Amino acid sequence: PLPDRDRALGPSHQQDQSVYEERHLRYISPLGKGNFGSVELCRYDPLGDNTGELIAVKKLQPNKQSNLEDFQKEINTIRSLHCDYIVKYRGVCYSMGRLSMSLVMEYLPYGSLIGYLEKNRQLVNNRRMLLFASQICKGLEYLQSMRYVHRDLAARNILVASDTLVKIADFGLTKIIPFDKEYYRVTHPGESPIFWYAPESITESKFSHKSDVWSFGVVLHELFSYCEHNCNPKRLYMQEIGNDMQGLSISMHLVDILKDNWRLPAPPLCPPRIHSMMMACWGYSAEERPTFSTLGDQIETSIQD
Ligand SMILES: N#CCCn1cc(-c2nc(Nc3ccc(C4CCNCC4)cc3)nc3c2CCN3)cn1
Repeated sequence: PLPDRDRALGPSHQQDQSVYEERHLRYISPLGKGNFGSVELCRYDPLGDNTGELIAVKKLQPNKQSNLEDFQKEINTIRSLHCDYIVKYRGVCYSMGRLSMSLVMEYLPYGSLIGYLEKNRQLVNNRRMLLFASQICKGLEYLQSMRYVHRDLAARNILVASDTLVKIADFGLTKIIPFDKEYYRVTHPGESPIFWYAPESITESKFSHKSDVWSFGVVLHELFSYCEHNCNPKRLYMQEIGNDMQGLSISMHLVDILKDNWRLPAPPLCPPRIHSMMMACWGYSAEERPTFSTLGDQIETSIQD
C-alpha cells in the first residue's frame, strides 16, 4: 500500500498512479463487456471525500476460460501504448486474497461509438465522421508502428472521449507480429467476430496489418451507417447468406460470397469517395488493400474538400 505521504498527492501525481488500492475504489456503475472481462465505472477516492478521479476498471472474468496470463498480456499491451487516439492505461489494482487483478484505464465519458452515434445522430455530420475516421486511422498507424495487430476492430471497441475525439480500446485480442513474419497465426480462434474479419483470417486464422485494414473498412461502414441497428454488418451479411444454413458453416458461406465479390452495400447517403475507400479495404487478397498511411491521406483530403 502507498505510504501515507503519497496518499495526499496532488492531481498531477494521481495521474502517474500505477498501483490503485482496492480499499479506495468506489464502484459506481457497469460500463460494458470486453474480451475476457467486464468494465466498471469507479471513483478512486483515497481521501474519502468524493474528490477522487473517475476511472474505468476492467476486471478479469474469473469464470470465463480466459486466464490471468492473457489478461496480463492485455495489460502489458495497453501499458506500452502512448497515443492520443488510444485509450490510456492508468495502472492496476490488486485484489488481495482473490489473487486477481484489475486493469485501470482513463474513463471516457461518452461511451462506445455505437451508443454515441445512435444518440447524437443529428449532431454528427460527414465532416465530424471523417474526423473520427482519421483519428481511428492514426491510432491504427501508431499500432502498426509498434508491430501490434488489434484483431478486434469494430465500432463497439471505439470509445468517445468528447464530441471531437474518439479512441481505440479493448486490446484483449491484440497480438504482436513476430519480427521475421508479416502475419500472426492464431491457434485458438475462440469467439471470432467473423463479420469484421478479412477472408484469410476466417479461412487460415492469419492476422496482419492488412487484416486490420479490412476491419477498418467495416468500421468505416458502421460509422457512415451511424451504427444503425438494421444495417449492422452481421445483419447485412446474414441477409445475403440467407437463412438456408445447409451444412457449410456460416463462416464458409461468408467466405464464398466474399470470393464472389459480394461486399457490404454503401450505407445510405455515404459519400462516394468513402465508399470507394471501404471497397479498397475489402480487397480479397491482403496485398490489394491500402496501407493506413494511404487511407489517412485520403481521409485528410476528403476533410479539406
Ligand atoms: N472498448 C470496449 C469494450 C469494453 N468496454 C470498455 C468500456 C469503457 N467505457 C468507458 N466509458 C463509458 C462506457 C459506457 C457509458 C454509458 C453509455 C450509455 N449507457 C450506459 C453506459 C459511458 C461511458 N470508458 C472506458 C472504457 C474502457 C476504458 N475507458 C466499456 N466497455
